[in-house]
Order: sequence, then structure tokens, then C-alpha cells
Amino acid sequence: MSALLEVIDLARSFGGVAAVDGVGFRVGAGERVALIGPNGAGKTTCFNLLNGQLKADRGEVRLDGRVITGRKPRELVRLGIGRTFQIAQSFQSMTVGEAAGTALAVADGRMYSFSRRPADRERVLDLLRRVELAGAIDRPVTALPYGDVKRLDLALALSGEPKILFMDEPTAGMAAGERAALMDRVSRIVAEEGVALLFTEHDMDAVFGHADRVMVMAGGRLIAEGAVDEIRADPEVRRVYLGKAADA
Ligand SMILES: Nc1ncnc2c1ncn2[C@@H]1O[C@H](COP(=O)(O)OP(=O)(O)OP(=O)(O)O)[C@@H](O)[C@H]1O
Repeated sequence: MSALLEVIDLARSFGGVAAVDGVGFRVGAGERVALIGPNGAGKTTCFNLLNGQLKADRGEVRLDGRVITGRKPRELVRLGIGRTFQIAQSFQSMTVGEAAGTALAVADGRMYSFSRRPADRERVLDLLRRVELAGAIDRPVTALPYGDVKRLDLALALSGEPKILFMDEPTAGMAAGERAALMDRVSRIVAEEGVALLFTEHDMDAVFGHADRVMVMAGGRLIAEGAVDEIRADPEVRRVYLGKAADA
């Protein structure tokens, strides 16, 4: 049986730096996979190759067996890839409802039509309910506390009804309690809706609590892959990344 996401020999260099150097892996439908590794390992570059932000020098990405390498981010949304947006940059002048409505319109492919008919309020509310943000529909995005910005970010990523969700450091900059709440919500959505999840994180509670499988990157390559307990116990992973933190 073919995987939902299949990555084959993916590579991208910047000048002399091989940021991603022949990476291959699979993610199954509904699976939660964490990509971890030290700073500069190549995780963000890998994500940007998958989500169409960067062009690969080499390699192939397949979704449901279809080659999607080189597709534009907007096409990828329509093919079933959801990814978090840079809300702070894109939606500063909007309310929460307008931001969600815009994301739904983009996902529908109506964004550049003459009518620019906004998504109806019920649909926007449904999307916001999934991330427990319906009560904030008329609030300006700029007035949201940081944890709610992250929830909105998640809502926008879900707007295209993705088969797989890419989240690059979803809990970065959040307080510990907020981090746990966000990851619990993400895990619930993934379980209830059958969406697969690929995420990077430096917070090991989020990784070990919410991943079915963990992949470890260092120097542009995958150096280990396995279930949470295997990765925790892997001597090479402890040496390059987890170190003494794993004993805590
Ligand atoms: N646009 C770019 N131009 C030049 N070098 C880059 C660029 N993007 C990434 N790199 C380099 O590629 C390597 C991998 O960086 P990347 O950001 O993908 O790592 P990362 O694992 O996401 O790190 P972090 O955990 O700190 O976010 C690093 O050496 C980085 O300096």
C-alpha cells in the first residue's frame, strides 16, 4: 500500500551548504510524525521544500501517489496539504472571521474572482469552532493573545480540508500550559478527522507526547527514525541532540 506522503532523495543546497542532503521518508494517512534535530539540521528547509516555498535541487515528493514536486503553495492547498501561515504578516488588518473567511476563499480558489464573495458566516464559525475560537470571530487579529493567534493559525491551515498538516515549530514562543493545550487540540483534530501531521519541534514534551513516530535530522540527513521510546534510547540521537535532557 502506498503512503499518503512519500519523499524520495530530496536535496537542496545554499552555496556550499547542503541544507537537505538526500532525505527520504513516508507518512501514512492519519499518522503523527515529528521531525527533530539540532539548530541548522535542515528541518525548516525540508518543510519549505515540501510545502512549495522552496525548489528542490533533486528528489521527488508524492502525495497519494501523485508527484507534487515543484507545485506552487496554492496548488498544494487544493491537493490536500495544509500548512500554517505567517498570520502576523498577512492578516494584521483583519478580524478573526475575516482572516478565516479569506483562507476559505483561497482554499476554494475564489480569491481572485471579481465577486470576491466572502465565505458565509456559518462556514467561518464551523472552522473556528474546530480550534475553539468561535467566540473571537469579530475580534481584530491584532487584539488576540498569542495562544489564540496560534489557534487561528491552525484554523487557517485546516481551511482547505487537508489530508496532511505541516506545522513548523507550532508551539514556539508559547508558555508551557498554552503549548500543551495547543498540541492536545492538534492531536484531537488529527485523530477525529483522520488528518496526518508532520511537525518540527524543539519542545520534547510536545514531541514525545504527540508523535506516533519520530525522525531525527542532523547535517541535512535523517540519522534515525522510530517510535518515541526507540528514539529516546538511541545513543546517536542522545549524542547529537537530546543529550542529558532525555535523562530529566
Ligand atoms: N535561505 C538560505 N540561505 C542560505 N543558507 C540557508 C538558507 N536557509 C537555510 N540555510 C542554511 O541551511 C542549513 C539548515 O537550516 P534550517 O533552517 O533548515 O535548519 P533547522 O533544522 O530548521 O534549524 P532550526 O531548528 O534552528 O530552525 C543551515 O546551515 C542554514 O544556515
